[in-house]
Amino acid sequence: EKGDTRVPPGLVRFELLHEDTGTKARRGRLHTPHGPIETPIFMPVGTVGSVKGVGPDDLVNLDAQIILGNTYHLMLRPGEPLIQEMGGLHRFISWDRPMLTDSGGFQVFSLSEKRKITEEGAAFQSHLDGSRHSLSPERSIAIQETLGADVIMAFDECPPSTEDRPYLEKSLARTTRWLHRCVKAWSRERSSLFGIVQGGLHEDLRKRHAEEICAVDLPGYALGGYSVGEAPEAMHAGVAYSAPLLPRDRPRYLMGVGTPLDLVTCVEQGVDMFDCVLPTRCARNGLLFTSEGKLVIRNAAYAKDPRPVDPTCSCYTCRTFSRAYLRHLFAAGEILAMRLNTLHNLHYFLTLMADVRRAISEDRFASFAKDFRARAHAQEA
Ligand SMILES: CO[C@@H]1O[C@H](CNc2nc3cc4c(=O)[nH]c(N)nc4cc3[nH]2)[C@@H](O)[C@H]1O
Ligand SMILES: [Zn+2]
Repeated sequence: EKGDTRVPPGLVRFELLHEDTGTKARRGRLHTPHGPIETPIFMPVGTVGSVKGVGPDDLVNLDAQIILGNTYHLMLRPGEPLIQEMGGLHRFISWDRPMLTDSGGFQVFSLSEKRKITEEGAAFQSHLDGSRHSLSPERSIAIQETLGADVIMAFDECPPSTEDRPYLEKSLARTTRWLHRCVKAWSRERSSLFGIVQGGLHEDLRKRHAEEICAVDLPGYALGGYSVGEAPEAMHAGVAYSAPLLPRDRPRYLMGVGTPLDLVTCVEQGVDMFDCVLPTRCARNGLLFTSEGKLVIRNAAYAKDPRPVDPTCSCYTCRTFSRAYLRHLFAAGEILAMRLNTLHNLHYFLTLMADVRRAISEDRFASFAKDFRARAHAQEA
């Protein structure tokens, strides 16, 4: 039995501002207790309570509106009891804008050792020290509400993409049962629970699971099970089919996605929210995103290059430093290289989404997406 699932006031509320004419893109505003989020939005990932290499002041300067935290990482270190004692996650990390936490299921399977999944939940050993832990729908919701994120995610299983259909069908049914347990455990006080739809690349399973998950009235819904190694075209086709299955008047969140081309393409399919480690992780590996394509800063060609990473970019890194200097820092393993590269890549992703929002508002997103895709393909060629 599902119990009362009406979304009480005071939680996040999605305002659909404009629907594009030529595509399924939407412009929206997600009202949260920590302020509004303009959608479509890219959310920087702050796995253990920090977006690696930059501080909350940098994120505010970059106009990041919401960042992500991870239940799996934070429960292992420093542990949610300590964060609770320090006043909750926002206070602990000095971030007073919106936050979203993932529920831990995905990370259990992508990071921990010796994990075992049962109807109850997941038992696993920490990738840090091998200590034993467990997560269940109830425990994941309790931890996330203790952390105090504005948006919390249902505890789901993201089935390995190598699993066969029978396994997938059993997993979907269990994830649906787990969602009902999450709803029961959810206090509906400060955090808003989003459901997660699975189904791999099978359209019939996506449709069935979307019906089951969206039968529960929630403030928002996510597409899980993508960006797990499938080909980009397969992910784009899957999202094109699955995104419109989610309610029109609720935010649609595509988890773990993606490249700049993924973002533009999936906005076109009707997705409103994205998160990905790409800009921050690539920055630390010296891979920089520019309007002319990707730039590998350690390339010898840049040894005496006085130009900024991207002459069209207005970020601090591009306004202040040359490619030659950034290459030197990276080669020397300087900590400053991490910071400057991350500032630039986050600026690129966040500015791209600001351009996307403007194009939708001005009803020219179809041509924006077409031009962006043409340029991206020309650069890949
Ligand atoms: C391919 O890059 C790797 O993969 C991650 C991005 N891809 C991704 N797919 C996800 C799916 C889910 C899901 O189904 N459920 C829940 N709860 N969270 C999820 C989080 C996800 N993140 C990066 O972290 C990177 O390591
Ligand atoms: Zn820049």
